[in-house]
Amino acid sequence: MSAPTKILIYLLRRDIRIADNPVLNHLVSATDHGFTHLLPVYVFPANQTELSGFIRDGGKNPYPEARSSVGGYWRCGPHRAKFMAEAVWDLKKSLESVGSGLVIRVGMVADVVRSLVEGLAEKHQNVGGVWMVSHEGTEEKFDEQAVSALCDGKGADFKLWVDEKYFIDDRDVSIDKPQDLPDVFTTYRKSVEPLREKPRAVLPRPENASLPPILDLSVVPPQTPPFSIPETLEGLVEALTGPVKNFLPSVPRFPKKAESAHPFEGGETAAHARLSHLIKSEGMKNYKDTRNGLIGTEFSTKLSAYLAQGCITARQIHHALLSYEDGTDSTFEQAEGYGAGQNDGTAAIRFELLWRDYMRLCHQKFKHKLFRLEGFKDGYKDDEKKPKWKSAVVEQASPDQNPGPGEISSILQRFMAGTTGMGLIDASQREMIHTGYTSNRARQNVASFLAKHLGIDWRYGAEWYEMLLVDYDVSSNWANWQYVSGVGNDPRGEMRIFNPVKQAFDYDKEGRYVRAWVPEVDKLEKLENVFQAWTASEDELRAAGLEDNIMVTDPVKRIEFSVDSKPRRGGRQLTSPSGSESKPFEEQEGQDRWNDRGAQQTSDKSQGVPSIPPANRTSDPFRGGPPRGGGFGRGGRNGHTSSGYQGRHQGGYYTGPEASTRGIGGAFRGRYPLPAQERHWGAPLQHDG
Ligand SMILES: Cc1cc2nc3c(=O)[nH]c(=O)nc-3n(C[C@H](O)[C@H](O)[C@H](O)COP(=O)(O)OP(=O)(O)OC[C@H]3O[C@@H](n4cnc5c(N)ncnc54)[C@H](O)[C@@H]3O)c2cc1C
Repeated sequence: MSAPTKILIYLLRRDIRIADNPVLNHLVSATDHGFTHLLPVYVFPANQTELSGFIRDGGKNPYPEARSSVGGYWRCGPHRAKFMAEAVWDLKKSLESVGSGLVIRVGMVADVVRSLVEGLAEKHQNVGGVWMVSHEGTEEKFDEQAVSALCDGKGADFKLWVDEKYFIDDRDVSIDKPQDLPDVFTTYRKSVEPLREKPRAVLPRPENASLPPILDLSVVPPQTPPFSIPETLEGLVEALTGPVKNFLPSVPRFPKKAESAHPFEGGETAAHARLSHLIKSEGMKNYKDTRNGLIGTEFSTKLSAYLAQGCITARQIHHALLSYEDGTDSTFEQAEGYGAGQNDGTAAIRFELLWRDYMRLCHQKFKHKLFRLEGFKDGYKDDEKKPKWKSAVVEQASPDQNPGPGEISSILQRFMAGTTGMGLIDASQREMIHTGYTSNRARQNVASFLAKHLGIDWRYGAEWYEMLLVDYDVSSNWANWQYVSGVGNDPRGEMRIFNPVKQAFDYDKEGRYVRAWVPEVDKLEKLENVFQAWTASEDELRAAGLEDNIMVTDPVKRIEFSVDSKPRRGGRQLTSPSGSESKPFEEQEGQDRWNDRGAQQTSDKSQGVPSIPPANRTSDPFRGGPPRGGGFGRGGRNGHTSSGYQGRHQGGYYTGPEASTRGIGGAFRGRYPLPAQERHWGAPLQHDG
């Protein structure tokens, strides 16, 4: 009879790497862990990734569709799904290269663990422990509790490891508990400087055959039906992306002049190749000067998606920078600044990585409040000041909401599809549709536009980003949306508004970015017209074939903007829903959050005119008219039967049928049980990491 097994299941989540991995490192270095075998498992979770593409032979999906709570969008769109498939496949190859392996499964995490533990027991294989790395996402916490309870019932040890993919390790931060986190980033930053001295050492990659042996995969229970796991990367990509590809009624063609700023593959291998390239090409050294760019692969690091999935850790980035700064890695010796210590670029990268840490610490501090419409704030002293967000859902809209939910639904469709008529916003939204990426500069403008110019429930935007971003990360996404929407940790809150026209003049100086992603406006000569097509003369519009384009005939927002001190007044004034002419809407320049970076401030300057927070607007930016229908199809909970796109798109952008299956404001909340403390404000929102 063979010796009894004591198997360790290591559930990987957002730690998709083998180097600098505390769990694997412990298994290599500890002599007393007592496990006879290791079974690394990665689960594509049913609540965060749509699993219908894994179903074979007409089976029925036992899980609800993986859709968001407010807008009913897919939780994980095609870009991140592909990136994750590549990352997981790379992990599998890496584990195999050191004599181990990876089992890929789909389902709710605890369901998968149960099926493995029980199936192995039937084959007289004993699971002695289940380990995973902790994560602050509400859903991840729920998974941790469910797996822990399951282990209790099965007599297996459960262990949660510290998530070590951050810049400063949780055990070394300047605060004792999350509640002590300062509400202003600068205060926190000062408490942990100098940043270059803070990160812990990285952990080595396991050597070949140094891990406990992998369990004979023939005894591992197969994937529970009706799902089956593809045997190739291509199959995995197709299973994950197939069901979520058509997230718009008609996904537009990739514009001829545009190119992806994020053509990168997922995975630990690709992450390190990118890091090495950034140092060798001096991208890191020049980072401070280029990070506000909009076009191409080189304007910022593009390491965010790797960091989000844990393909690379922040401290690995820091240590690679150290080896370049200290001149200890000859592969970097050709790069300018080699051996010359920290420079402006490398210091700025560390600064950004600390922002990422801070957003996560905010998540630890504020927990479910990250997903609340009113944000981190606990109650407003003066009810008058409480922003009245506009909603596409009848039940959530205030009775006097103007425009009504139907019109907001229409505006949301155009915001998401990039046909608002505001060039910078439309370019960014279309870039994200096509590539899963858009720059930080563009993200700030997009979020500010939705929340502060349009006054629409910012969570629609956050969920849209969740679906489309290749680098979606629960803390970074939701905390940044709150920050820009004025309900998070921005000390200037509602007062900071980005003027997307001025921002376009400042950061898209020749209009290349907007022209590339919004090809309809390419023929317009003047930049002011490219950035807001409605400002062009009738002759210019006719020559460009734009006279009937909805971005011209019905822009969702018009911003008066002066070029060379000459006020630009549109032929069309804003018209309130009642039909009265509105006053020009004064904008305060959107200084970005880096204003509170002390010595590292950027040169953004306020135009010094007062902003108008959503609640206090006197001039409504929307045009009137009856509701034009609901969301992408069903209209969700907004009481409308949608006819999809009803605007005119003669600009040639949308050509396909006007139908889809889901509505903005769809009722997809409350699908999975939550820990009691998370059931907080009526219908809880559940979000992942
Ligand atoms: C509305 C909005 C939503 C966002 N959603 C996400 C998200 O889901 N995931 C995400 O990783 N970032 C998010 N960001 C932050 C930032 O835009 C991206 O991290 C950055 O654009 C990614 O590109 P990069 O890797 O080239 O960044 P770089 O400029 O090269 O920065 C280096 C790294 O620092 C971190 N970082 C930089 N800026 C921020 C920031 N503001 N907050 C947190 N971390 C930061 C990222 O990990 C990034 O990879 C969001 C920002 C806004 C305004």
